[in-house]
Formats: sequence, C-alpha cells, structure tokens
Amino acid sequence: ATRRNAVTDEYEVSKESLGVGINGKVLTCWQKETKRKCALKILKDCDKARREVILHKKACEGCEYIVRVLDVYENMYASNRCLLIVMECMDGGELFNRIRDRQDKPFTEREAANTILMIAKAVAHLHHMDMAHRDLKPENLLFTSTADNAILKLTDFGFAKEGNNEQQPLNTPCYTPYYVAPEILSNDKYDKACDIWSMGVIMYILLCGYPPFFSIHGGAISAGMKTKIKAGEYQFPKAEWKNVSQEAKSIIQKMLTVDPAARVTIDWIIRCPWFTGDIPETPIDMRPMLDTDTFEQTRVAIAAANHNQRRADADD
Ligand SMILES: O=C(Nc1cc(-c2cc3c([nH]2)[C@]2(CCCNC2)CNC3=O)ccn1)c1cccc(C(F)(F)F)c1
Repeated sequence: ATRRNAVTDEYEVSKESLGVGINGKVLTCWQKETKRKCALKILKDCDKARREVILHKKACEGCEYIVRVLDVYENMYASNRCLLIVMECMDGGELFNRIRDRQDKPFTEREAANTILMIAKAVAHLHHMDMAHRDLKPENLLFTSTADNAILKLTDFGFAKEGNNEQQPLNTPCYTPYYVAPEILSNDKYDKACDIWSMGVIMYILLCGYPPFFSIHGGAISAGMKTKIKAGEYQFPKAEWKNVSQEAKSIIQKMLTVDPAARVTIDWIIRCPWFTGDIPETPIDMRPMLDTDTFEQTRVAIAAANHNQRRADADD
C-alpha cells in the first residue's frame, strides 16, 4: 500500500542522481534501519505516474529479472504531490554503459545469449500477465553489480500497458459485436510484439556493437531511418558478422519481422536452443571457431600435428 508519511522517516535521501527516466528522476537513498542502499524514483503525481507504480509493483512480484519495488510513498515534494518509488539499487548500472564501454570488442555469442535470455525471461513474465513494457532499451536494463555473473533486470514502467485481455469475450456489455470497430478488438494486440522488435535491436547491437537502423548523419531519428525501419531494411555487414552463427542471425531476422502478426512471440524465443545452449559451453569467444576458414585452418593444423605425432611415435 502507498505510504502517506514522509519518505525521510524511513530513508536517507541523497542528492546523488542516478539518471532521469521518462516520468521522473532517480536518486540514491539509504534505508535507515538496515543501511541498505536503494534507488528512489520521484514522479509527479498524475494518472500516468499512478499507472507506472501499479504496473511496476505488479510486474516485479515473482520475477527476479525485474527491478524490485521496495516501497511507494505519496508525499508533497517541492510543493507538488509526488509518488516516490523506492527500488532495490542496481549497482552495475545500465546495459547501455556496458555496451558503450566495450565498443571495441562486442559481446561473445555466449555472453550475448546469456544477456538476451535474462531480458527474455523478464519479457516472458510480463507477456504472460498480458502486460507489455513498450520501452525496452539498453538504458532501461540494469545490472545488479559489476561482476561478470551479475543479473540484468528491467526497469521503468512509464510506457507499460496491460492488455484488455485481447480475447475479450465478444458478448461483454461494452459493445455490440456488429458495430464494434477493429481497433477496439485489437488495440493492444501488437503491444507485446513491439517488445520483441526491441529485443531484436538489442540482440543485434550486442553481437556487433552498432544498431541495425541508424541515420547516416547520426543524431536523432531521420526520415531515411524511419523508411528503413518500416521496410525492415538492415544488413549483417560481413566484417563484424562473418563470425556470428547463422542461428543467431535467423533469430534476429524473426524478431525484426516488420509484420507484428508474423513476428515471433516470446515463448518461441525462450525455447530456442541458441538461448538455452544446453551444453554449458564456457563463455569462450565462439566467433573464431564459427568462422569457416579459421575452422578449416584449425582442422588442417590438427591433422598435421596428429600426422607428426604418429611419425614421432613410429620413430620411437
Ligand atoms: O543507476 C543505478 N541504479 C539504479 C537505477 C535505477 C533506475 C530506474 C530507472 C532508471 N534507473 C533510469 C534512469 C535514466 C537512465 N536509464 C535508467 C530510467 N528509468 C527508471 O525508472 C533503479 C535502481 N538502481 C546505479 C547505482 C549504482 C551505481 C551505478 C553506476 F553503475 F552508474 F555506477 C548506477
């Protein structure tokens, strides 16, 4: 339940900003009793903010891949009524910064698969409760710590939306089937599909270090970029993609399907062997091994070594 007392009763709020989200800024705070470091998101009270709080609280229950909401306060702050969301503090920062810091060397396929799988588990949890995030991007994906095995969690439910349970029975009193407009029936049918598209863009970036759609002169979205997105026009430039497995590319292609009705669902994604990777391979940089000519050279070298070894044995 939303607390009405001052957040400062239970938390020490710092001035240190952790960033600014869609609806409000995020500060560091400490729980007085436990000294636990937390993050505090300050939202101006309005319907959108109330929806964000309700959906985030609902979403984080039962899913370890969604940033946990610890407390919610309704306080006056700077003479405005505000909603304050206290969250677990994600000390590893954003996926965005981790990608940016490794600009030179993108993720290995195994690392990319592990990363996307954590995102997919968060998205599956939302889609199974008929909710769509609708703002999936590296800036809203945070690591629990800077350790290699840190967990990646989804945050910022400022655009999230709950379906009206699309298979709304036609006989609900709100409309007479004969006259109901198509958008009433399908208005949120494709919200979930847009989360899949965003995952496709994130997966593409993790495997090569740059986005599939961009405007040549950089900066904000351009007309040319919009055209490319609408046409689903992007490439896998050979330089960076020749070592990436065909399976990874075909998964990206299925996620970046222009027609939302034809796009793969989250359930299809979490069942892909590429993600589960049943054989627990050590996170090697699989890319050189996947490169045919490197693989060919390795095969020849191994054969030659075996030949010399046999010769050596025969001489003994
Ligand atoms: O951001 C950090 N911890 C954090 C952050 C959030 C958080 C929530 C939201 C955001 N962050 C952003 C702010 C704007 C940029 N995108 C992310 C969008 N909307 C949100 O709702 C939640 C919990 N712990 C952090 C903590 C310690 C160290 C570091 C760093 F890695 F930077 F050193 C970061």
